[in-house]
Amino acid sequence: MKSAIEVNSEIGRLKSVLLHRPGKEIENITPATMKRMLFDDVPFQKIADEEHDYFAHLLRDQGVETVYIEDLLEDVLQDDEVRDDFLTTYLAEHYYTGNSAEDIKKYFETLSIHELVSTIYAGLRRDKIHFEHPSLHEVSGPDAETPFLLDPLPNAYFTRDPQASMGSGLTINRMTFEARRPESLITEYVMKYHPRFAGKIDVWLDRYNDARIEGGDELVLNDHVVAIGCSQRTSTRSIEKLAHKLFDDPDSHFDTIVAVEIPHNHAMMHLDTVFTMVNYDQFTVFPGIMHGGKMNINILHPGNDHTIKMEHRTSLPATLKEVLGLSEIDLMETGNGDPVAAPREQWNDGSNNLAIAPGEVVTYDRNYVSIKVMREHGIKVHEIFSSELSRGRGGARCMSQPIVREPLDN
Ligand SMILES: NC(=O)NCCC[C@H](N)C(=O)O
Repeated sequence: MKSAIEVNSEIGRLKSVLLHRPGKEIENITPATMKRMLFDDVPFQKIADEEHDYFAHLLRDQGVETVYIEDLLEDVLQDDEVRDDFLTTYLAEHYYTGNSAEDIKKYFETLSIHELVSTIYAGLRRDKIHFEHPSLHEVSGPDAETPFLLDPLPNAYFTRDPQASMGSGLTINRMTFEARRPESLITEYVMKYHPRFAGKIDVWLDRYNDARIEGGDELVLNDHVVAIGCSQRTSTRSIEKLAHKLFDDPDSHFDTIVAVEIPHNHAMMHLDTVFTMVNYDQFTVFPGIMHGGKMNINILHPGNDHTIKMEHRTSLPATLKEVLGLSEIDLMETGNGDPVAAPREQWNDGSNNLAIAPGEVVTYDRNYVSIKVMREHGIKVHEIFSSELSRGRGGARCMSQPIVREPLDN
């Protein structure tokens, strides 16, 4: 039987994608909580929604099915038992158990399922809940600077990160920062209980382990090669765990993992903020990660008796040619490699392109230097508006989780 997830490249024609339309959560950030919420500014929701709708519309115009994860969550939370189980876990992960969890649940039961899902994204304010037997934790909330008992999920429109589609399955990710952890709980419940996915996908990694990994670091280069960033958000331990799973599981056809070390900082938090594949042999890259050919790259292959063989490399272009069997590749530099335009456009996700077909991408309009370079190299570029969406430090690839891509010709 065909899987409900089929993603065997970064560039095969996109057929179906998971999105999340930014809700109230992106305005439930204050200067005091911004850093913890992983934002650099407070977006204006009205414009962010218009920009996001334009993005989604453009995808639909290109024949892509846009599936909103919040709608899938609403579907699965209709079931009383699933809803109770989800809320118990969600609250326990915020350290609300026993009476305090019951008090919050009591409030949740007064909401429609639609309102409940909006509240899970937007966050729950303290003044909504009356605790019968208040404890210190309950009256304190996640941090003294916020009026929320349950934090908002402002990063949820970056649907790329809480999970990553790979072949016939996905990794459901343990996120690095608490601000993003509930996002992959939502994925878990959708994948486990929604009829579209339940029992029809492979789960390569779940979120209940000590290994941190995020989808922005997971790039499916072709049907047997995956590139993974060793980054602020993805640990080497998780890459090894994933390698064992992909190399051992008979449902997986992946036999090569390219682990690429990148700087560990907020501007470059994932591999896809500095590197994306946009055609069979074309890539965009932020020149700042190349270190004059002295990078730290390791290629992992299956060894004997369930072991892993590892080979060290230092050049990104040479490694890409080797693992993809190409004689030439075209690396297009963000901001044309200019010392001002390159870091400026990288900051605004000029390297973060979403391929919707080989040689055809969606990207933020503000990165006009990078766009010009791509067009000069024959890439078809669809521009989307980016005044507010870009404030969250993610671009078109970050805002989309492919579920189905057409297989490539070769
Ligand atoms: N794949 C990506 O690079 N996603 C962007 C995530 C941005 C978000 N503010 C975060 O720090 O997690």
